[in-house]
Amino acid sequence: MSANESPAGRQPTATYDSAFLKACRREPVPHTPVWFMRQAGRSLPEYRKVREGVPMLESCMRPDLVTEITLQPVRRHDVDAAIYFSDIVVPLKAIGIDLDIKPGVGPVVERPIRTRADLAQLRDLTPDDVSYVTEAIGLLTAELGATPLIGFAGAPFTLASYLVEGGPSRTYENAKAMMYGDPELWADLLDRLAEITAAFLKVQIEAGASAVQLFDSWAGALSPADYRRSVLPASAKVFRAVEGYGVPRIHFGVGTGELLKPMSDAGADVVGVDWRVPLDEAARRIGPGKALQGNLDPTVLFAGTEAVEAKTREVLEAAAGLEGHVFNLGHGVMPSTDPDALTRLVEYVHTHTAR
Ligand SMILES: Cc1c2[nH]c(c1CCC(=O)O)Cc1[nH]c(c(CCC(=O)O)c1C)Cc1[nH]c(c(CCC(=O)O)c1C)Cc1[nH]c(c(C)c1CCC(=O)O)C2
Repeated sequence: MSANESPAGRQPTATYDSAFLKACRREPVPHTPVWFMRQAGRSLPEYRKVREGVPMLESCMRPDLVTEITLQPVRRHDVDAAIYFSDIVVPLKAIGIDLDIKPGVGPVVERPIRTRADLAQLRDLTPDDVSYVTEAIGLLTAELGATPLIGFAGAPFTLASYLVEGGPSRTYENAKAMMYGDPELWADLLDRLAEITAAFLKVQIEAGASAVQLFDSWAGALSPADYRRSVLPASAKVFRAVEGYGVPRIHFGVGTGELLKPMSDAGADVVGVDWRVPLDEAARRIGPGKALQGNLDPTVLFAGTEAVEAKTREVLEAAAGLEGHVFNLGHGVMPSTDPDALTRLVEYVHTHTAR
């Protein structure tokens, strides 16, 4: 079977008439669909309760917890899609990379990848490595009914930024030193990560995810030329690998105003936009044939209902002429966000876009 073919016999498990999937496919929708990046997480008291005493990575490997945490924001906010509760470093942990997610810090890698010999740490990912993902998605799709489940993975560049730096970074100096100084090693690293990422997304789709999002959160650190030369080929490989399933593919990054066109060219069906570029301008940069996702500044949620509604109207007005629009924040929900503000925002978007 070629990488582009979906396996014979797999039946789509989600209903294909949800507003979210329709918007991704640029079809008419009953209302603009809404979900939030990081909708499952610390903004919810019920999340903090079930996570008590359970380390982040352990929670990602327990199907009962994953199912409960994924469903929490769906129950509470009436969002149009669930996002599978996990983290971008889970597939790396699953192939044996020594890493942890440190509270308030993020992913920390014990032995950073800096040399060709270090590449040996990156073996192929098989479905057995992440059997808890298959199990959790089975539980979830049964509970979710018609609500689509979004699977996700970190893009090769963003994963490489953690693996080469050894942890979060503002400058990515080690990753960029490899990218500029040893382009062959860099290309091989990103290609390995593309294969691991593609395998991880396939597991999620085959288990029942009805869309996937590739998070290249930190790609905004790159110039368009460097992105095209050193990153796009690996991300394009990931998108090609899952093309044959026919599920919408979303591509998102932060600070990527200058990269919207190349990130779209990597093969996404839907391009995620942060709050720095209005959606109509983003559409001009990208050109026809793509749906857009975004892009309310997540900090607006601290400003009170009137400000949230005014800024939401701005987003909806900029989105009015788009071929397809999935409402979201421009980046993840911040942990101190009032969850009621999110619930009100979903209702506001639904009622003000009802057709
Ligand atoms: C860069 C990145 C990471 N992880 C992720 C990204 C890309 C998305 C983005 O740009 O925000 C992706 C991610 N991580 C998590 C999700 C959950 C699904 C959802 O969106 O609801 C998703 C989609 C859970 C999580 N991942 C993490 C948490 C917080 C840890 C906790 O709740 O104990 C959650 C809910 C940890 C994590 N993991 C990472 C960071 C930077 C952090 C935050 C560290 C901190 O502030 O404590 C790496």
